[in-house]
This record gives sequence, structure tokens and C-alpha cells, in this order.
Amino acid sequence: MELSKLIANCNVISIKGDEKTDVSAITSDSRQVKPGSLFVAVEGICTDGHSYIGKAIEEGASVIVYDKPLIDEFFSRVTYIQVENSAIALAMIASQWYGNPSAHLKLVGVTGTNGKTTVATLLYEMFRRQGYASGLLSTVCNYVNGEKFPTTHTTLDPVTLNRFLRMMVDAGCEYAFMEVSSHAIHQKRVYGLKFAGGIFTNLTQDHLDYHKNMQEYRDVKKSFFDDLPSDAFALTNIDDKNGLFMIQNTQAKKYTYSLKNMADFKARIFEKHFEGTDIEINGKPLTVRFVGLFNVYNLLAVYGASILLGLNEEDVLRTLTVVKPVAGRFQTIRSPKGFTAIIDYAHTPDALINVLNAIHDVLEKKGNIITVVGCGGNRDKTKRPIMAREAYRLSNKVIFTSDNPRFEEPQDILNDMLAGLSEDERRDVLTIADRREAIKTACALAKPGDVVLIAGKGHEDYQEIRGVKHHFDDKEEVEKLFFGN
Ligand SMILES: CC(=O)N[C@H]1[C@@H](OP(=O)(O)OP(=O)(O)OC[C@H]2O[C@@H](n3ccc(=O)[nH]c3=O)[C@H](O)[C@@H]2O)O[C@H](CO)[C@@H](O)[C@@H]1O[C@H](C)C(=O)N[C@@H](C)C(=O)N[C@H](CCC(=O)O)C(=O)O
Ligand SMILES: Nc1ncnc2c1ncn2[C@@H]1O[C@H](COP(=O)(O)OP(=O)(O)OP(=O)(O)O)[C@@H](O)[C@H]1O
Ligand SMILES: N[C@H](CCC[C@H](N)C(=O)O)C(=O)O
Ligand SMILES: [Mg+2]
Repeated sequence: MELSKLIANCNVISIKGDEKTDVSAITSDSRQVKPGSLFVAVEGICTDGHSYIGKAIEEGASVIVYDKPLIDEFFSRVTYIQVENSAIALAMIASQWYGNPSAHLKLVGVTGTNGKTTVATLLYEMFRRQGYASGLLSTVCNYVNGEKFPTTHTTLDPVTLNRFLRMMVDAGCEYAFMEVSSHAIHQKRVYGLKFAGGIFTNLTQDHLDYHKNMQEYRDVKKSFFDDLPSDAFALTNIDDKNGLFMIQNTQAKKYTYSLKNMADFKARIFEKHFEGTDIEINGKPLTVRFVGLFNVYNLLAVYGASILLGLNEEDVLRTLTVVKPVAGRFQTIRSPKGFTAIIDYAHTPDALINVLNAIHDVLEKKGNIITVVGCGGNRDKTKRPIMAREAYRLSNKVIFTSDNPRFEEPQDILNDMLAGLSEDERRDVLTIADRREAIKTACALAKPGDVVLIAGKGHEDYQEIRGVKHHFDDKEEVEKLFFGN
């Protein structure tokens, strides 16, 4: 593609070299540069792409896009484009390169601390079941109409993201649903995408390793809604204290959902059981196969977005009665000994509280809750003592274990968790760093009628230790213990 066309939507400060040059590929990673590539130098968290400009040229890059003064020498065979912001330029160039695919889809972004995967995946299933070709970009998996692709992030980098959206357009998809993480908004990964709608689920503590404080985290999320166009919808959970704040300055059409207040989309709960929940949405009764108050919020968001996108109400309600939880989200496995294991991706204090309360609601004190939980390494450390405290408070027995230690010592993470308990309380808990052993111990302690909650890793099929992902799957571990093999 001709360079001048590629940079048409960028805020260009200066151009040195031939603007008509033909570009053969685009990347922000010098290690992926091929002859004729355009390389965008982006300042990152670990390193600065500007330091790899020399390397990119050595590998054959013919265009360099940058936003900081260059000290390197200029080569006459290379075109240098100085832009206002490289991360934004990367997103705009990626969209152009793939023919602005988001403009040819009805793209809906879901943001919030918890519930993004659940809401985005259920929307994808909803639209597929109504016969619409659709795509999904989520933490668990990406789908282009029925075809499955593994993923690396909750929200992909702009080049990969736009490549997927292009694949969706080429496959005839009309709708696309994606998770929008706060990291992605902050790093401009979704910049310039044309959204047909945005959904806010909730905001509670997470990622305080990355964002300076809760206010910055909240403001980053809000900026996603600030940038929505006027023909899009902004659908928000007004039972969350930041729900209205999120849509305060958006140009998009505002809609609300709630279980407690007057709202455009409203639900009530009648009866909770282990197999599901009897609810009412906008006055219509239905039984869903989901457990937990938080899942009623997720389903309500799905209902609201489906209606706003033009689906028929009866079809939507009928589909809500048949869809099932996403892998690793409140996934229940019955043991032959009469207790239940629940695998759940709760990896924030709020998610853990919600999932434990949901178990209490259906257990009605007729059994004990044994919780196995750990916290991820090289992530928000301040959530560790809180998660430990809540797990202790809401369980009959807790076993602290490892999640993904990444580059930290497992015992250091466990110590941060234990700091959330008093000395007396610490004597009540078991600390077993080996996750396999921890799960085994919990299942050995369980009596008929009990629940073993295994929290934090959900669908993940690995444990990340010192940069290596070792195969590990909570569900597989439980099935081995229950059914052998
Ligand atoms: C902290 C974080 O978000 N990091 C993301 C960020 O990387 P970074 O800023 O560290 O990049 P860097 O390594 O400093 O490099 C800067 C630039 O130099 C380039 N470079 C680097 C080395 C080299 O040899 N040559 C070269 O050109 C890099 O390609 C990059 O363009 O930009 C990269 C490209 O988009 C991401 O892959 C990377 O995700 C890392 C792997 C990650 O783990 N991110 C997690 C925290 C994340 O994003 N999570 C959210 C979900 C969170 C939630 O649950 O809500 C997600 O959306 O997945
Ligand atoms: N609406 C909700 N409110 C609070 N907690 C929720 C909600 N939905 C799900 N959870 C809890 O959070 C966990 C993760 O759910 P889900 O994967 O849908 O969230 P997510 O926002 O995609 O997470 P991530 O940030 O890792 O992408 C679930 O296993 C459950 O424990
Ligand atoms: N998307 C989340 C995943 C956390 C999952 C948990 N198992 C962990 O490793 O901390 C994050 O990047 O914080
Ligand atoms: Mg997710």
C-alpha cells in the first residue's frame, strides 16, 4: 500500500523522504521487520521502540514512524515520519492497512473489571444462534464466525486486532464482540476503531500495579465511552457506583441496566439454585443456567445490547434460557463422593466475594465451602491480602496456593496474602504452594454436600513460572481426582 494512504489519518508533524513509497508490511516490533516494512517506534513499559529503529532499518524497514526527537543518522533510502503520538499512529495505520474493517462491522466493546469475557462471549453466542455471522475477541479465545483461534491478550495489539476484524469482514461477519481492557485503552490499542456500542459492567480494584490509583483506572475506562461516536450506544450498569460517571461525557446514546433502580433494562431474581436462577427481565419470567447475582447482571447486559442491536425480544429471552457459562466461569463438577468442585476465574477481590456469596446463596448452610486460591505474580500486589481476607471470611476452610507466580517467588506471594490475616487466623489456614497438591488436599477434606472452590485460573491451561508456561489445568486436575485416568 502507498505510504501516503497509510498515514492519511495520522497527525503528522514532519516527513523526510518519499511519501509515495510502497509499504510491504507494518509492525511495531523490530524483530518482525521484513524488507519494505513500515516500523512504528512506540515507547513501551519495559523498553522504548525508538531504541530499535537502527535494528529495524538493518532488517530492511523502508519507513520509520516515530514521536520522539531522533538522534540516529538519517538514511536516504528510508522515509521518516514524525507523528504526534506513535501508539495512536500505530492504531490508525493498522486500521488503514486492513481497510478499516471496524467500519464494516457492528462492533461492540465490553469494558469493566469483571464480566467482560462472559458478556462478550454470550453476545457472540446470542447472535450466532439468531443466524448472524459474528466474531469474538476475548481472553479465552478468538472466533471468526465458527473458526477458533488461540489468543495472547484480553485485547490484542492494534495490528493483530485489525487483522482479526478484517478476517471477520472477509468471512461475511455482520457483528463483532470484543473485550476492551484498561491496558488496551491506555495503550491506544483500540484507538480509531468504529464502535457501534460500548458496555460497562463494573469497576472494582484490580491492576493497581499498572494504573497509579483507582481514579486513574476509572478515568481510563471512562475515556473509552468519551470516544464513542454519536450513532453508537453506551450501555451501563447503574448499580455500580461508577456506572453513570462512565457515560457522563459520551456522545453516544445512553442506556442503563439495573437490578435495584429504574433503568431501561431491569431484572429481578426469584429463586437461586445450583443448576441456575429463576429471574425476570423487563417483566418477563425466565430460568437461566447461571448461578450468582453477578451473572444476572451479565445476562441483563447481554439482553440490553441484543435489543439495542435490533434483535427480537422473544428470541433473545429464549436464547438466554439455553446459553451456558463460559469455560472456567463457575464451572461445576460433581464428585462421585457427593461434593461439588467449582472452577472459577475470580482473580480480583470483588470477583472472589461475588463467587463465594453466590455459593453461600445456593448452599444455604447445608455444606461447607473449602476454597483454594492464589494470586498472580508481577501483578497488583495490593489485592493479595484483601483476596486472602475475603477468602478466609467467606469460607469454612481455605488453602492458599500459587496462581501464576511469573517472576516472583511463590512463597513471597503467599506471604503477601497471609499478611491479610491475624496470627490466630493464620493458624486456621493451610498454605500449600504446589497447586496440584492444594487441590488434592481440598478434595480429600471435602465431605458430601460440601463445595470446593478453586479460584483464580478458570480456563487457563498453564501455570506461568519464570517466563515458561507449564501445562496445568484446574479442571483436568479435578477430573483426574474424581474419575481417575
Ligand atoms: C504491561 C503491558 O500491557 N505490556 C504490553 C505492551 O508491552 P510493553 O509496553 O512492555 O512493550 P515493551 O516490551 O516495552 O516494548 C516497547 C516497544 O518496543 C518494541 N520492541 C521491543 C523489543 C525489541 O527487540 N524490538 C522492538 O521493536 C515492542 O514491540 C514495543 O512496540 O505492549 C505489548 C504490545 O501490544 C503487549 O504485548 C504487552 O503486553 C504484555 C505481554 C502483558 O502481559 N500485558 C497484560 C498486562 C495485559 O495487557 N493485560 C490485559 C488484560 C488485563 C485485564 O485483565 O483486564 C490485556 O488486554 O490482555
Ligand atoms: N458482572 C460481574 N461482577 C463481578 N464479578 C464477576 C462478574 N462476572 C464475572 N465475575 C467474576 O469474575 C470472574 C471473571 O469473569 P470474566 O472472565 O467474565 O471477567 P473479565 O472481565 O473478562 O476478566 P479479565 O479481566 O481477566 O478479562 C468470573 O469467574 C467471576 O468470578
Ligand atoms: N487478565 C488478568 C488475568 C489474571 C489471571 C490470574 N490467573 C493471574 O495470573 O493473575 C490479568 O492480566 O491480570
Ligand atoms: Mg476477560
